[in-house]
Amino acid sequence: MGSEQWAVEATGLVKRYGGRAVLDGLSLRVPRGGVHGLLGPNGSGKTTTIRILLGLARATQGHATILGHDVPRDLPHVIGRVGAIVESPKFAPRMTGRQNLDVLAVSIGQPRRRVMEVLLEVSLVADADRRFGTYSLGMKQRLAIAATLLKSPELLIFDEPTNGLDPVGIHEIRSTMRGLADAGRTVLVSSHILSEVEQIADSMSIIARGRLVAEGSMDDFLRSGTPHVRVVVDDHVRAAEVLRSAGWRVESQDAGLRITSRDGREPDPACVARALGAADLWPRELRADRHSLEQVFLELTADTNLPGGEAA
Ligand SMILES: Nc1ncnc2c1ncn2[C@@H]1O[C@H](COP(=O)(O)OP(=O)(O)OP(=O)(O)O)[C@@H](O)[C@H]1O
Repeated sequence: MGSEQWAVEATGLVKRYGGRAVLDGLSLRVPRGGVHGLLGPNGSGKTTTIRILLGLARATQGHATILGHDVPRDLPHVIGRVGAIVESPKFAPRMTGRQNLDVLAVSIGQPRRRVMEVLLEVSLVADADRRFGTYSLGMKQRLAIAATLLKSPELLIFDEPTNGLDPVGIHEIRSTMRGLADAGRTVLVSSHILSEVEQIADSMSIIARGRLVAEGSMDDFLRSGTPHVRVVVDDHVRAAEVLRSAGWRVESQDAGLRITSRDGREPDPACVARALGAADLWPRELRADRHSLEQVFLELTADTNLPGGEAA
């Protein structure tokens, strides 16, 4: 049995299809509780990883545990504590949302009273007696989430659950996932869209080309950017001279200047403004900024888009 500290722990996962490694030594650690984003560009191996964790595919090499149990060896002991959506689940379009879940509850030996409880958790009670076929895509996906909750799982694994949804549907799924985590469950959600993960995740693993390239809490990721001040003035050449002689590091950036301090600390925008004003250089734009998370993500995953960049 593996460590109970992590909801999911994988080390050195390799998955080869033919001669090609789609997972190339991937490691993954999902803390217990909260939402953990598995973020990576299309084709980086997110679905393959999730399929391995759920016993739907077998790793060529490596080791994984779910809630402290080896997979696939001990999956039968733990799968009852896990709910997952990997492919779109099938529901009967002519039956209501509630009837679909009733059938499912009976088939997996859960009491029918669970149906209303899970409909409540995904805010579908008001629409419980409408036919599934009339549901919006967001509602269909929330019913799928409700179905995974029937067994009261501790760990939920959702593979790109907002794919194909409109902004309203995306918002519904996001708040549903947040609510599940706030109620004490662990949610592992994959996405290729940074903003999706950024808005709900407490921690995140970034993967590219079948490998982990970064992991940590969302706060750590957000803090990881380099703090700088961006300035736009009419005379960039003189402004750069003035600011350099005042001790800052200055680079040109997007029709402006990017100012960082030499000791890595956040430059004070008021001091920058004062130095420029004293030299009669009045900024048209001045703002404190950080490297955005998007830049960090693009840099970490950049080489995945190179021609011939696929792992051999
Ligand atoms: N059964 C299979 N046989 C051969 N190649 C496969 C198979 N399943 C996945 N692949 C390949 O493995 C790579 C990783 O696929 P995977 O679906 O895991 O990526 P992903 O990160 O989930 O991508 P997406 O965001 O597009 O869903 C892709 O290049 C895919 O074509």
